[in-house]
Amino acid sequence: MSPRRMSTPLMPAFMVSAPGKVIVFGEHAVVHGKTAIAAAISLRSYLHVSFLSKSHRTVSLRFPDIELDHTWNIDDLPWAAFSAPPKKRFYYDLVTSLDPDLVEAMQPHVHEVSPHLPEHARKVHQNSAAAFLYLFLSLGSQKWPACVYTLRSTIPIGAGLGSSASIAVCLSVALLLQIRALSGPHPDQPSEEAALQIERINRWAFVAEMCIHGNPSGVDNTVSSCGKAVLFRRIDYRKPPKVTSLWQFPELPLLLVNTRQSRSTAIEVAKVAALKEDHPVVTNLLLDAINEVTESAHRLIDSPDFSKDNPSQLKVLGELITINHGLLVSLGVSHPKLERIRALIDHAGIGWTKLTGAGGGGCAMTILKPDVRQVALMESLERNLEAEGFELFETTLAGDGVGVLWPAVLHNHSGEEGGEEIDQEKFLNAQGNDGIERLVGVTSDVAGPAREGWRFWRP
Ligand SMILES: Nc1ncnc2c1ncn2[C@@H]1O[C@H](COP(=O)(O)OP(=O)(O)OP(=O)(O)O)[C@@H](O)[C@H]1O
Ligand SMILES: C[C@@](O)(CCO)CC(=O)[O-]
Repeated sequence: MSPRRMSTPLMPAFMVSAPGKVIVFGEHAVVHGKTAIAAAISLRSYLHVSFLSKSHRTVSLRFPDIELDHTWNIDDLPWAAFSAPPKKRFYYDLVTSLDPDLVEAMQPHVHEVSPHLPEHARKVHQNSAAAFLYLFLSLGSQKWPACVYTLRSTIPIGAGLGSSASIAVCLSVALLLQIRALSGPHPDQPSEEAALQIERINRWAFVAEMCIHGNPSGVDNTVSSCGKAVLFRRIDYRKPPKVTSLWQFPELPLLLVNTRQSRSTAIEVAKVAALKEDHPVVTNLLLDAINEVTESAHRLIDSPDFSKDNPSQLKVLGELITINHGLLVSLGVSHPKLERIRALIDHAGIGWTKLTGAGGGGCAMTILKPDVRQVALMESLERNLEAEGFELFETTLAGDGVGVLWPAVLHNHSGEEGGEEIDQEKFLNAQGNDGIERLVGVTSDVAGPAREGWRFWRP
């Protein structure tokens, strides 16, 4: 197969979007080859791609959530060594590890990003820049048109809700669309073709995740690409993971509480690896136990008579959530703030709680008991949680995966003929999460149907 033709400059702006996620069962164990269940949430990242005239030779990242604004000269980037075999990578390749030579060649261009910021902020900027550059240099070429990538997200960063995976998916789909390596999405697309497109996006999103996390399992980018919920297992990192879509996943009411304690997924994953090194037998038993919890939950959800409205079945699911959290505590990835949230929620007796994602801070998720979904009790709990500085999110589980808005025009009742063109400034000026949702959100309200214009690959 030959490399794809570049898109022409000055094409209209377009947008892509991908959801965040919760890991319902199996985080950390999944890094060690065990099974996990993850579901997409309604919080999402949105990436706007706009084109500059032919006289420009630059590519810019405008990521205001992290205050990153950086421009590279396309011709200064290290194309030569990676544009021809054996180093050239194609959109259809399965890349399962980073090429150390490319990582090294990128370094000067990553290090020029925000060099004067304190270390933590610099790392956040440089991680995002590295994820972009790796994909750009792998999929693009020196003939790339000058463009600006503007990203905004409603997903809190470093909270265990897959913010990095959702931006990895956005970058992957945007670049693959630009090299015309994707067909669709269109409504009558055959299921297998849609699945193939999602897999292609997911493979490159995994590469971007590797640039941010080092050793990700791939579960976050997989559920962000596919949407809904997935059963995920990756035993051999040289092969694609085993992914089963869980269409029957129950739409349970979910309470998400953010500790606002920032942490890095890479560090939490490394903690578990160190524990396994120091205590191999015990750690493996804990990881196996988590696997058994996940498999039990899957058997329960998958059984033909399962109903989220059956209190005894919901109780079993809830107990598995509680056990999973206990095992994560034993792995050393909880945090006093997560334990405080759990204590407050347990005291109110409203549901079953576990940390979700990497832990060490981030978010706790609670599946609510059916008999206590009372407004007064919930309001008092919410007040207590907020009084201690925690942040609450209402989210809908199991929404759409990666989406495309091409061109970036929406029918927003703006009165503009043919729809409202979403330009970079409008997108940057949208106020807060609500403003982003109102301007470009994939659903007309959070739980509503997909807004006209946005298209999704739906296998
Ligand atoms: N809105 C955003 N804008 C730019 N970069 C982002 C954004 N959100 C996430 N990132 C990138 O992803 C990194 C966060 O990854 P991290 O794994 O620590 O958090 P997370 O993905 O939210 O959590 P988890 O992996 O546990 O679900 C940031 O350091 C940054 O590089
Ligand atoms: C902690 C972890 O299992 C989930 C992070 O959301 C890491 C991973 O799977 O890459």
